[in-house]
Amino acid sequence: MLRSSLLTLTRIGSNRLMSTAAKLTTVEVNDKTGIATLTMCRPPVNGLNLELLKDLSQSIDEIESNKSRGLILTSSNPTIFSAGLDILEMYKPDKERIRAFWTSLQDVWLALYGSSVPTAAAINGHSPAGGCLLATSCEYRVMLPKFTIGLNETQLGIVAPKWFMSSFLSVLPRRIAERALNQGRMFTTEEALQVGLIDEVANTKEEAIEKCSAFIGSFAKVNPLARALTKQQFRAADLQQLENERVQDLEKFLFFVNQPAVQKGLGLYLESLKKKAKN
Ligand SMILES: CCCCCCCC/C=C\C=C\CC(=O)SCCNC(=O)CCNC(=O)[C@H](O)C(C)(C)COP(=O)(O)OP(=O)(O)OC[C@H]1O[C@@H](n2cnc3c(N)ncnc32)[C@H](O)[C@@H]1OP(=O)(O)O
Repeated sequence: MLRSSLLTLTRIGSNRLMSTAAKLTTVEVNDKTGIATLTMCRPPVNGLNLELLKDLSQSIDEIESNKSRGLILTSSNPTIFSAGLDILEMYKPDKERIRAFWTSLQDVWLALYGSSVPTAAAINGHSPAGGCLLATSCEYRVMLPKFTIGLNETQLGIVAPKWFMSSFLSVLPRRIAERALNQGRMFTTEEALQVGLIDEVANTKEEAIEKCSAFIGSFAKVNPLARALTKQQFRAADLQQLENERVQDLEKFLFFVNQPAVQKGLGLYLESLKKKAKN
C-alpha cells in the first residue's frame, strides 16, 4: 500500500514508532498495551492545513487497520494542541486546493468520530475551533491546566458547520453547547471540566496519556465488536448526515468563505494574530 511506503518504522524500547515521510504526524504503538499515540507535529501551532489533514487521515486509517487497541491524539507542541484550521488555507484561497482542504477535513472527522477503536485526546495545550473539533470527536478528553478549548468560530465571523456541532453536542448538554457556540466561547481547563467538555485534568502530558490509556483499558473486558458497533450506532446519524451531504457541505463552505465580508474578517484576524505574535 502507498501508505506503507510513506512510513518509516523505528523501535524505541517496547514502542514502535511509525512516522510519515513529511513528519507532520507520528504514530507510536505501545507494544504492552497495544494503544497507538497519534501526535500532531506541525510547527508553529499545529494549524490544520491540507498536508496535516491528509497525514492525520492516513495515520487514523493505519491505526484502524493495524488493529490497535485504541488511539490517543496529542501534540508535540508543549503549549498548543492545535490552533484549528490553518487560516491561510481559507484566506485568499487557491480554488483547487481549498476544495481538497475541506474534503480532507471531512475525511478526518468521519474517520476519527466514526473510528471503531476507542479514542481519547490528551489535550496538552490550547485547543480552539478545529482543535476542539478533533478533541470532541474522541470519546474521552484529558487536558492540562491553564489552557483553553472551545468552538470560537462566531468570534471570527464564521459559522461552525452542523458536523462540528454534532461532535460538540455528543459531549455537552444542548443548552450549554448552543450558548457556547453562539458566544464563540473559549473555556479554561477548569471551566471545561465543570461543564463536561473535558473528562479529567492532568498535570503533565505523560499523566494525560496515562489517564487516556486507563480510559481505553476500561474496555479490556468488553467484546471489541460489540463495543465498536454500539459506539457506531450512537454516532451513525451524525456520520450519515455528513456522508449524505458531503458535496453540499463543501459548496456551502466555498460559498461562505469566499464572501468578501468573510475574507475581510479573516484578513483582519490574521493581522491581529501576527501583531500579537510580534508583541
Ligand atoms: C450556514 C452554514 C455555513 C457553513 C460554512 C462553514 C464555514 C466554516 C469555516 C471555517 C471553520 C473554521 C474553524 C477553525 O478552526 S478557524 C481557526 C480558529 N483558530 C483560532 O482562532 C486560533 C488562533 N490562534 C490563537 O489563538 C493562538 O495562536 C494560539 C493557538 C492560542 C497560540 O498562541 P501563541 O502560542 O501565543 O502563538 P501565536 O499566536 O504567537 O501564533 C504563532 C504563529 O502562528 C500563527 N497562527 C496561529 N493560529 C493560526 C491559525 N489558526 N491559522 C494560521 N496561522 C495561525 C500566528 O499568526 C503566528 O504566526 P507568525 O509567527 O507568522 O506571526
